[in-house]
Amino acid sequence: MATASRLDAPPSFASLRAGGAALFLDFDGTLVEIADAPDRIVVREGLSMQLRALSRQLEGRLAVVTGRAREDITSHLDLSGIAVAGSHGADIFDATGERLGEEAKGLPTATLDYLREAADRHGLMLETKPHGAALHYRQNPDAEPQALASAQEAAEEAGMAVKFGKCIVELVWPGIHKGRALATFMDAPPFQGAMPIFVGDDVTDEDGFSVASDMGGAGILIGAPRSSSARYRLDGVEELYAWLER
Ligand SMILES: O=P(O)(O)OC[C@H]1O[C@H](O[C@H]2O[C@H](CO)[C@@H](O)[C@H](O)[C@H]2O)[C@H](O)[C@@H](O)[C@@H]1O
Repeated sequence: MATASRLDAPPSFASLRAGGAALFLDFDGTLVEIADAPDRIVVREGLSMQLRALSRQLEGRLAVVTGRAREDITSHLDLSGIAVAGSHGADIFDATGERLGEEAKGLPTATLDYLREAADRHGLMLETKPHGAALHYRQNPDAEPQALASAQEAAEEAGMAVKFGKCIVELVWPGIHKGRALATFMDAPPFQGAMPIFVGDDVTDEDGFSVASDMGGAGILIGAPRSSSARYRLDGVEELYAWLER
């Protein structure tokens, strides 16, 4: 992992595009600012059209790779004609809407019941997804230890893995991560042979940064300096939009 001080500003987007880059964009904390709750985000006006224009500039080599369920992200953005991976890469679709790879399993009923009960008991918000679930503690930060312990216990029981994020802990099936989503896209046209650039803000984006780097590309961390597998950094969401214009 690079240390914070070694994260430089990325080369201009125009130069990366001219060099045949493929762009993988995270959503929360990258394309939209973090909000109090998942449904309170403010999506920039015209973002869907902007993403479609970006995709055209990149000859289709653009994908949104998010921890949100695909059904959730598409309630905020019109992603028709754009490749998307939902649920941290458990649910991958190309730009024509065709599924890539196997459909991941859903959550066992007993696990969901356990998480519901834990959310009620500790004042947490439960977000269910077709391929996992998340406990949010942004509204009740003191309950972080209970959220982590409940998720860990539920995951162990179900044979699932735990992911940590910004005031959130999530259950996913083992092997599901954003780097896997990136590699799946890179395996087929129009991504094949391109230089992958993964842009994200959170710990779950580190897998995307690492795999992008292994495949000859790089990661761009959005936000304050920290230890990261990304090679580059931009200060925040607004700086990302400014970079995309250059
Ligand atoms: O991979 P991402 O697209 O960054 O999604 C990560 C998680 O984002 C959402 O939760 C986060 O954003 C919320 C709205 O800003 C915020 O309230 C919460 O504290 C954050 O953790 C989303 O709800 C999750 O499903 C995603 O996994």
